[in-house]
Amino acid sequence: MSANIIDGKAFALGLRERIAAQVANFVAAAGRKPGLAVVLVGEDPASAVYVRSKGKATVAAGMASFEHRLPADVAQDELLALVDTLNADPAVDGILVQLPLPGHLDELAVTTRIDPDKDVDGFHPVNAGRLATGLEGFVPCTPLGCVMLLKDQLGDLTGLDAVVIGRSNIVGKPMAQLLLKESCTVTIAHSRTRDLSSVVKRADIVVAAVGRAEMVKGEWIKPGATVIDVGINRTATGLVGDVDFAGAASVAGAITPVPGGVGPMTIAVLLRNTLVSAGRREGVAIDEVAL
Ligand SMILES: Nc1nc(=O)c2c([nH]1)NC[C@@H]1CN(c3ccc(C(=O)N[C@@H](CCC(=O)O)C(=O)O)cc3)C=[N+]21
Repeated sequence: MSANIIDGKAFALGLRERIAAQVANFVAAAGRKPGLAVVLVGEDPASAVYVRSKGKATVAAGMASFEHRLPADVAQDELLALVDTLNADPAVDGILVQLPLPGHLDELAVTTRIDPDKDVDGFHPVNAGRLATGLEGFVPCTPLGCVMLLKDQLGDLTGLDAVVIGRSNIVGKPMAQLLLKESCTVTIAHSRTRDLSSVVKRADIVVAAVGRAEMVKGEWIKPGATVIDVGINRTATGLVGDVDFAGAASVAGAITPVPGGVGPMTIAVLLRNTLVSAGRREGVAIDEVAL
């Protein structure tokens, strides 16, 4: 058996086209573009690449992109003051502070300073609480993109056994909440899980978000399962995910590649969240079902 390779790049491009169409409607109704502000602290080359591609995708969708670059040694107060300015700016619908921040800065203090209603990353504890309790808010981009790929692949997810490997606040925990909302039976596995291979073997859906290159082996996968690989690990041989792709692809029903799987979805969903924010702030209806 050979798995269907889930083309996240193509799906993300389609989503970006649907977003662009609704951005045009928003501009006609509100008389301004949706605006996304991205803050980059320091000069980490990988972060700079992500920030550049976010800015390009934002403009390509017809939105306004505001980039703010601060030196690596910026004081915490100065960064918080910039967040305050963006919170108060009516042209800004979404604020993203690129993580990780340099060690002297308090990520939680920065994340919680962002207005929850402009928090298009969905990292604010208010948005985590809204997701957990079923209230309207913002959902982190990567897990939401994963669910979109899963529903496109499988249709209704009701009753499926889903195993999420990883318990981070930005992927593992919100991923589990979203799968629960889709009526999956959800298990969260992590570094202290006993007999991980047996836990994974039960799963119809495996989401790997551990940050360890190729740690999920092909023999762990139930034949026909759907495998979503959130990992992006830079190795000597290039970019690899958290899943042994060749091994897993020989048993899975479907699998996301790295690159070209989950990564492009993260940026597309960021644009989606920014459009949704703009619609809420201006009272302009956004057809979220069509996105
Ligand atoms: N506040 C905040 N929000 C984020 O969403 C956020 C962040 N900080 N810090 C860094 C991570 C990482 N991230 C990615 C986005 C796109 C790709 C992506 O498009 N990847 C492509 C290309 C990969 C490559 O060639 O490097 C792919 O997987 O095909 C990957 C990773 C967003 N992040």
